[in-house]
This record gives sequence, C-alpha cells and structure tokens, in this order.
Amino acid sequence: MEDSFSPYFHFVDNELYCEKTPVKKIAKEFGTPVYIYSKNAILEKIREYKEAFKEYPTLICYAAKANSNLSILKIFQEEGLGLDIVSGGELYRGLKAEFDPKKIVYAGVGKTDKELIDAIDTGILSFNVESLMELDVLDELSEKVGKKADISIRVNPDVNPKTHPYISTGLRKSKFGIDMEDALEAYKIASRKKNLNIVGIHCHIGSQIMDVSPYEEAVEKLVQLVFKLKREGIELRHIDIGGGLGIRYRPEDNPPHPKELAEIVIPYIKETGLKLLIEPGRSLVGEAGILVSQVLFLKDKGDKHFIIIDSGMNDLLRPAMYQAYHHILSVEKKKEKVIADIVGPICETGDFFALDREIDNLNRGDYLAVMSAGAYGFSMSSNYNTRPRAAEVLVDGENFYLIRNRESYQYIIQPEINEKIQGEVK
Ligand SMILES: Cc1ncc(COP(=O)(O)O)c(C=O)c1O
Ligand SMILES: N[C@@H](CCCC[NH3+])C(=O)O
Repeated sequence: MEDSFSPYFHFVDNELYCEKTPVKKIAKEFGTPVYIYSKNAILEKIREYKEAFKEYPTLICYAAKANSNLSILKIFQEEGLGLDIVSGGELYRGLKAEFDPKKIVYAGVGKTDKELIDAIDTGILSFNVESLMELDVLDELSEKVGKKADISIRVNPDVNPKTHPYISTGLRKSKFGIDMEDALEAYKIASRKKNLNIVGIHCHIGSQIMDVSPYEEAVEKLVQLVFKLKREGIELRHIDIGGGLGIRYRPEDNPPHPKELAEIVIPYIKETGLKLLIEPGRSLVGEAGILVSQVLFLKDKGDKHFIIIDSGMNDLLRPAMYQAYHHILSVEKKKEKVIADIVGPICETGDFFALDREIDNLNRGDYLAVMSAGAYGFSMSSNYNTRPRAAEVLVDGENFYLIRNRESYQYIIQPEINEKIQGEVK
C-alpha cells in the first residue's frame, strides 16, 4: 500500500517521488517544512469532475479556502472553473488569478460592509446570503454602489453529513444558512428588495463526506423548495449544492468518486431544468499535496519514543483541531519500524501529527512526508510561536517551481508598530 499511496506520490528505489521529481531534491533545495503539490494530480481531479458532470450544465466553483495559493488558483482558472469564496481576501486573490467575476460565488455568515461593497462592485455571480439581516444590508449597500446584487439564499437543510462535528455545516444547530422552513419567507423578502436579483439557491452540508446519501436528502429538499418558489412566482437560474466530497487520508479509505455524486444529484436537478453549481475544495487539491519535514531530534521518555520534527500545528492544524489522521511516510524507506509519537516544536501538548504510530525508524536529519495535506494545510497555517510559514512548491513532471517563499522573521514582524524599534508609527 505504501508504494501506491497515490500515482503522483510513489516510491522509486525506496525513495519518495512527486511525479518525476525526488521529494528529497526539493527539500534540499528549498528547506523544510515545505508543502509540495502535484500539478497533474490536480488536473486529474478536475478531469474527473468535468467528466462526471458532463451530461448536465454544471459550473464547478473551486472552494478557494482549501488552498488559495495564486499558482493553485491559476490552474483552476485556466481550466475554466469558477470560484467559491468566503471573504474579501479570497475575492482579491480570485481577481488576481483572473477568474471571471460571473463565475464567483460568495458564501459566509459574516461579510463586512467593505467585503460586500467590493463584491457588488465586481459584479459576482451570486452572493450566497446566510441571514435576513444580510439581505437588508446587501440591499442598502447595492443601492449606494448603484449596482444590483445577484443573490441566492443559503438554505440549511438540516441533514447529517456523517462527518466530524466541527465540519458539519448543514444541521439546524449550526450557524450556517437559513432554516428550510424560513427559506420561503426569506425569498419573499428578497423579491421585494429593489436592489437584489434572485438567481439561485445554495446549500453546503459539510466536508470530508464519505457517503453520498446525505446529498440526496439535501437535494430532494432543495428541489421541493424550488418548486414551491416557482408557484410563488419566484424563478431561479441555478441550484448550488456546495462542496464536501471526502478524500483518502488513511490507506484503507475509499472516498466517493465525483461520478457517485453526479449520479445521485443530477436526476433531481434535471426535474427543475436549472443549472447546477458545485463547490468542491478538498477533493480537488487534498490528495495532491504533502507536507515535508525533517527530523530534528529523537527522544525516549518512559516507554514512549518521540520523533520531533521541524513542522508543527502552525503548519498543519488538522490533527490538533480535529484529531485528524494523516498518513506519514519516510521519504527514504527504512527496513526497521518503530512505534512513535511524531510531534512538532510548538509549545502545546496538542502539537502532534501522529500518536503511537508505526513508522520507519527515522534518524536526525531524515525527511518525512505528511500525506493528503494539499487542502486546509497551508491555508490554515499560522505564525504561532513566531514561526515563519512554510515554502510551497508545485511539481509538474520533472520540473518544479517555488510558488511561495518561506517567510522570514522580518516579514512576520513587518506590520508591527514600535516607535523605538521600527520607527514606523503611522
Ligand atoms: C460554502 C462552502 N462551499 C464549499 C466548501 C468546500 O468544501 P470541501 O472542501 O469539503 O469540498 C466549504 C467548506 O466546507 C464551504 O463552506
Ligand atoms: N478546515 C476543515 C474543513 C472546513 C471546511 C470549511 N467549511 C478541514 O481541514 O477539514
């Protein structure tokens, strides 16, 4: 199984390669920690989605939050995809990457006035509105800007996506969207707003979904609402079912193929004749990325063996935040195995990537790869403990490109103001 974690990350003579490039070569050239992405793994996922949905008019809007590096965004833009954003910063990135504004959808429960105004001005495909108050504010701001805003209501279908509770978004008790039974009234309110155009309906039930049946439950409810709206004279152009398909974190995981999603939702969407929008994030980039680190120290304490590495929860938060499992491989295979805790340098007990894990018997200076780290890896990283964020590298066959410099200490403190030290008081 280790040899074939993915066709894009594979062993040649006991050494881990990304496509046709030895991972160690990149680590030596750019240092560690370093995120490494396979361009062709991303292109393959895009192809899988396009193929799966080709029989029905579908716009795939990549969820920028999963990995928003400009070079990664550019891959999706060049492939003709749209973009799902949740902040003014992601809008800024999306426009820098030259996404067509009419392919940008904007969700999020807490959009600021500035963020709304910028997006109104840009003329995006749809504001996915998450509360009645947001409808009021968006209407007022659209009037000020002098441009109508195209909107969808994000409906909360109260469906259990059977995933980690922190990433379940479509349950009534979560903060997201407007409850199903209040949605009709929300649409009626929206239809009376002079500066809003109703264009669609939106939902997103959660992330890392390993069984597509909750999508069926959600889409069935959405379609019923679409027909109810039609009877009220409210016509839509699209149904946006959000993202959420899971990926392979453990070797034995078997996530659903985009085809399974298409097969389960298209029959329902077809009945409405509306265009379909989907917002995958993790499933497009997650398995296409790894985080490579170097072993700093080994330490035995009681019956515990610790492998202390040079990346931590500031680089990859998922294990600390969701107790998420990430498979870890030695970049150069070793014959001997040990049971170890693989931990980072951060001053938090929760700063670990694996506990009591069987792993190759690594030594100081060896490299290891945390697999399936392309989504919600770098994008959730921070400068905690004043640690510069990692470099990022994109691999294409035997070529590789630095797509983000490792941060410097100077870069980290640059925005801070101290008259005596920096003399940059504004
Ligand atoms: C509104 C919305 N759309 C799309 C996504 C992307 O989800 P995923 O990365 O699970 O495909 C998210 C994140 O969960 C989201 O909140
Ligand atoms: N950050 C989460 C997913 C959140 C999705 C955003 N709604 C993760 O790493 O699994």
